Amino acid sequence: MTKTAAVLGGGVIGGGWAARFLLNGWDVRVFDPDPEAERKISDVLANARRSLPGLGNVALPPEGALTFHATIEAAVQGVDWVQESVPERLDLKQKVYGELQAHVPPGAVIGSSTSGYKPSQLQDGFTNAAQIVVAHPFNPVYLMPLVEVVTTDVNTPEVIAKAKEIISAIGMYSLHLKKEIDAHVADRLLEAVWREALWLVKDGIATTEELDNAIRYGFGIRWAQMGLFETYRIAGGEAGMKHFLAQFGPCLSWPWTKLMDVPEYNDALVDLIAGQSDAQSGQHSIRELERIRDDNLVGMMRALGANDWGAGALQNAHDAARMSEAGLARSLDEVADISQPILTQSRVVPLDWTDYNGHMTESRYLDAFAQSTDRLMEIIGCDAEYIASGGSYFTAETHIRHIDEVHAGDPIQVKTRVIMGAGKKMHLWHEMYEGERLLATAEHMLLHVDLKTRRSAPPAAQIEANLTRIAEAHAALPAPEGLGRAIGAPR
Ligand SMILES: NC(=O)C1=CN([C@@H]2O[C@H](COP(=O)(O)OP(=O)(O)OC[C@H]3O[C@@H](n4cnc5c(N)ncnc54)[C@H](O)[C@@H]3O)[C@@H](O)[C@H]2O)C=CC1
Ligand SMILES: C[N+](C)(C)CC(=O)CC(=O)[O-]
Repeated sequence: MTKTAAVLGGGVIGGGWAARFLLNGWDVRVFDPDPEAERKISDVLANARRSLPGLGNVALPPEGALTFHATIEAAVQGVDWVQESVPERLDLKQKVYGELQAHVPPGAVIGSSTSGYKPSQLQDGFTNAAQIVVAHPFNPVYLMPLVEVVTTDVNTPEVIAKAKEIISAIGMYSLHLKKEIDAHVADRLLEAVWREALWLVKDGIATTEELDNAIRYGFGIRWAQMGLFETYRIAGGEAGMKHFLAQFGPCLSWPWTKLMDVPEYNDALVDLIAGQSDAQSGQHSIRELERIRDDNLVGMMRALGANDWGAGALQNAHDAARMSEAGLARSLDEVADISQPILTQSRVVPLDWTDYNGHMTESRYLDAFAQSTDRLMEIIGCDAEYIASGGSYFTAETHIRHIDEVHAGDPIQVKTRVIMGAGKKMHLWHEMYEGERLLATAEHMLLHVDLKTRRSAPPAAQIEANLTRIAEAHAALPAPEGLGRAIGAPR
């Protein structure tokens, strides 16, 4: 059954939550008194539709329905989750919680996006305090996976468990803090860097652009994949963290930071920082910057996914959890109809798969077909465990035909036939579609190998039996058009 979220406050963050829920198949009901709210959310949603569906390798469910409501009471009718994202003012947030308590369904989780307030400040005095948690996201919410979940003793284990379950179901990562604290964890780290950066600009040590370069050419890339402690552990050399601390511990008492002080917040500071920021990035509109940011985030997270690491590993787990709903089998028992070509891929073309011609680039066709081959291998039992035991398939020959164009954001499916599967040989035929439109075909000959000798060898009996079963079932289908074709002279 479709789940429903209410989003109260549809600005930068509320719009991002709305998009995250909608694109993960939830219906979303918005309350925001701003007459521009609908337009603003549709802009955020357009960015999200462009970037999120292609982040993973498995199609997301059909998008949910977005509706706008004139009151909080109407917006929260029948919802499973309420996400409050009104401006960061305690009096305003408390006014919203006051109104909520009469109308919110008793089983719903109420998450606050607050960057700084503690959950006890939001729960104080409300009858439904047990339902209120901090669920602090990062911008853009539709791409960034982190949600800091902050709770108090007032929250029931059921509410906390439900909050984590839902956050995971929409592809995000819950970081559940042990204790409540002003500004949670991540914003404290950001605040430290931000304060130091303001000093460095104010004192004329570096410009905003130079500081951004220090991050993006240096520690920022490291942080995206290993964070702080794992990175510094390596920096300690073979002796690890102990040596790192021994070497850099003394500087903790040196004046390496001005964090204990705050630059005075005044017009001169604002003009200095905003002026340098305009000079650095003013040639791009905010919408352009959002798209550049989203392209980069998708590319980086997909690269991490290839290493099954960090935010990429989280996305891989989300993909794995979605496979059966997307119609993708992981074993022969899960294949719905063995007499027909098997669905081996259902996904959206990611942003980083396109080229200067504005369509999916040729190498990505092989990438997609190779992933379909991997799926077929898993279906016949040649899975990670079997490969670790020393057997696998190597591709010996490939022929791809590019039949029609496809673009970033388009949904594609690959259906796979086993033309022949006997002994060491596996002969596959993949067809890639967007809906009914045939985009490409790929023919592969693979050989089973012994990974120790690196030479061809017969597969395990069960693998051969599974492969033969599919090959025999597919033999009843008419031969695919183009099977066995080599590159011919243009007609
Ligand atoms: N902007 C950021 O980088 C981040 C902000 N947050 C938090 O998210 C919350 C919202 O921040 P933003 O989205 O940046 O602010 P925003 O100013 O972009 O959006 C706030 C929205 O709330 C609406 N609003 C005002 N009063 C309302 C009411 N009584 N009921 C319903 N809607 C109302 C406004 O019309 C506006 O659309 C804050 O608590 C903030 O700390 C969290 C993570 C990052
Ligand atoms: C600046 N900020 C405190 C609102 C930032 C956040 O809360 C998280 C983010 O997205 O950086």
